[in-house]
Amino acid sequence: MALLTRIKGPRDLDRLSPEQLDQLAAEVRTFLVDAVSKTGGHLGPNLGVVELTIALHRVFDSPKDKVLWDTGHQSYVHKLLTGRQDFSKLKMKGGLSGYPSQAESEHDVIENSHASTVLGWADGLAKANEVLKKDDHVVAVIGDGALTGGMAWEALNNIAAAKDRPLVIVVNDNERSYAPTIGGLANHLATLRTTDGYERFLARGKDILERTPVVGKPLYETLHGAKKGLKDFIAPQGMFEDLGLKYVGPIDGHDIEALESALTRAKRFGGPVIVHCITQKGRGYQPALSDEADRFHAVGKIHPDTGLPISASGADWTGVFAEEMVALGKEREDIVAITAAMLQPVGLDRFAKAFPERVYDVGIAEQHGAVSAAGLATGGLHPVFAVYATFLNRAFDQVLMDVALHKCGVTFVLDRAGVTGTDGASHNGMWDMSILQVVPGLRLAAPRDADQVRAQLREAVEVTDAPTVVRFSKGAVGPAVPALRRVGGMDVLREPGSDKPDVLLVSVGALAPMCLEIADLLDKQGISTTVVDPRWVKPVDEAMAPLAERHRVVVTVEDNSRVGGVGSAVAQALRDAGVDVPLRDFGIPPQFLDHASRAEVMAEIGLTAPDIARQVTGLVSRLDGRYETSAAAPAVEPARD
Ligand SMILES: Cc1ncc(C[n+]2csc(CCOP(=O)(O)OP(=O)(O)O)c2C)c(N)n1
Ligand SMILES: CC(=O)[C@@H](O)[C@H](O)COP(=O)(O)O
Ligand SMILES: [Mg+2]
Repeated sequence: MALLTRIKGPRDLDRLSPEQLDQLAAEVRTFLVDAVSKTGGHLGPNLGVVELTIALHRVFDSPKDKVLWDTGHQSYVHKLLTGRQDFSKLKMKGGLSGYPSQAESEHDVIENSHASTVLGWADGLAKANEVLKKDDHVVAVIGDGALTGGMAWEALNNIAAAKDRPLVIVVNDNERSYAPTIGGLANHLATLRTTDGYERFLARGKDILERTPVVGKPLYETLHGAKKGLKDFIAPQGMFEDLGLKYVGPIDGHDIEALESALTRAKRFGGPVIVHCITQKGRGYQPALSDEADRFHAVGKIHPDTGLPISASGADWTGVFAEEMVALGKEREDIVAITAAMLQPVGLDRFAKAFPERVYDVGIAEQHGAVSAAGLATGGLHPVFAVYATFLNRAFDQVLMDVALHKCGVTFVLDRAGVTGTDGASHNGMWDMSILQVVPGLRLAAPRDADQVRAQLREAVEVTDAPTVVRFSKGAVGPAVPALRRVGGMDVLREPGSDKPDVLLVSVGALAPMCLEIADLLDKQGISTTVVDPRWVKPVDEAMAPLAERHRVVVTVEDNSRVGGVGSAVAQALRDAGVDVPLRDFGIPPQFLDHASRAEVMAEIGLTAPDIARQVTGLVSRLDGRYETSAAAPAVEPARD
């Protein structure tokens, strides 16, 4: 790492020779494989942008110039070159974020890891530079996958309208999102890729000719004219140029000299310009290059030599869903599936293998996915749209005004619901049970274990006149939690052991094991608790109010924002029923949560059995007049395993 460790900031790159730059790229790749194999992370995407990032930071002057990353998962090299080389705690509490972070560096801008937003940011920053008469440059890096998102085209439409507003857009075209990028855009990028000869010639030729005295410039102009003619002859006018954007490319995204030449030209252009770079996800690391599924898009801890996982992952929520979807697909020919460029991560790969004609990858286009689902349902099918909970946020209006308003039988399966932790604030699935509360007719289920995933998915796909939602957590599925009896549509998980029970504990989804632990801790304080799992949390079950009336206090516990979540809905249902029982709702505070493990985040926000048991003890004690405040309540020791 002789060179890499000497890079404390982008300007340290300026003095490196071409040979040293190639050595630096090799050192960066060695570093990435060594570091990310230990922590897990987005190894493939970052191996693909080594030369591109080096060239960007040599041509542009960050942080005066803004280097922006779409999604941000490919910003590890950017971090290495901007003074952050301790990756030992990547994505861990107190360590580097897996995405840009303004708290980490002045070189970082966009922290949102939701795709397709970078061009909007760039448009705004470029306008600000124009109004403030600043000569700073704005360069936005967007992947071919992120370019399939509608927001990117809304931004391009605006950017193309301002012919004299400088803005450099780098399309990082590695032909993949996780899997190969789909759609007409991907096909168009492919046609542009096939006419690379003249661009490389131009990129090299211009520099050589510019250094040639006297004849150089006129000769270049002649060649440039020839290139233009050649390009029109070889390749149809690209859509970017049809939009009015200057297009430079395609450029070999692993040739630093060619990249610098193209970026320098783009920087001087004085208007919006696209630099189309061809890169290879997983470049330089054979285990990633051999991985046809997703080129090591996001890996856990792996053996650096083989790329094989260090620990086998057990049964997870996604796998349970994946298996049940295949079973459902066999039973019902009307069931089709939708993914937004995440077929394997959301567990639809097995369904796709069994029913290739009944699965649709819409690209990173959740809004389109939801509207297309309304069309599919109206056309007589039952679509199951599997998507990470946090990514459905952007399709809220489509769920509301296309699916629900038209009473379409569409099932949304929300994976990674609740606190996910290590991917930072924008990846926690903490808003779905709040925003979806306001959708008329929508029914929302939160299964507590594998059996309930199967059961509630089956109940969901039976609903033909409204949207249904089944939401579950990330990772290993919890232990089976049997029901003792059913009350209305709700499962009683624990009886209070008293005919005048103190607490009705409403346990939402995967938090059932924790809620049973809370009840045990309360038991030790002489507080009797009924634990109930509503299963379908929207609408609130009609049996909730009469059940609550038989208790002294109601407690709700959910892995969702406290604001407008299940607790709020239950409180409203009790008020509407005239049931005057105090209710205390526990959930995620309305904050953006820093990256850490799920357990660390849950502890930080007090969503643990001891924390909740202590507060409920205080609440009940106040009802008994024994303690003035919950702070006076006795400490509650966590249950010993
Ligand atoms: C709105 C949204 N949907 C889905 C994702 C999940 N996701 C993260 S990276 C990625 C693929 C991005 O592909 P591309 O933009 O080509 O970048 P690459 O990984 O190829 O560098 C996806 C689908 C996301 N971050 N945001
Ligand atoms: C950047 C992005 O959105 C995805 O790659 C995400 O990081 C994957 O998350 P999981 O690891 O939970 O599948
Ligand atoms: Mg890509």
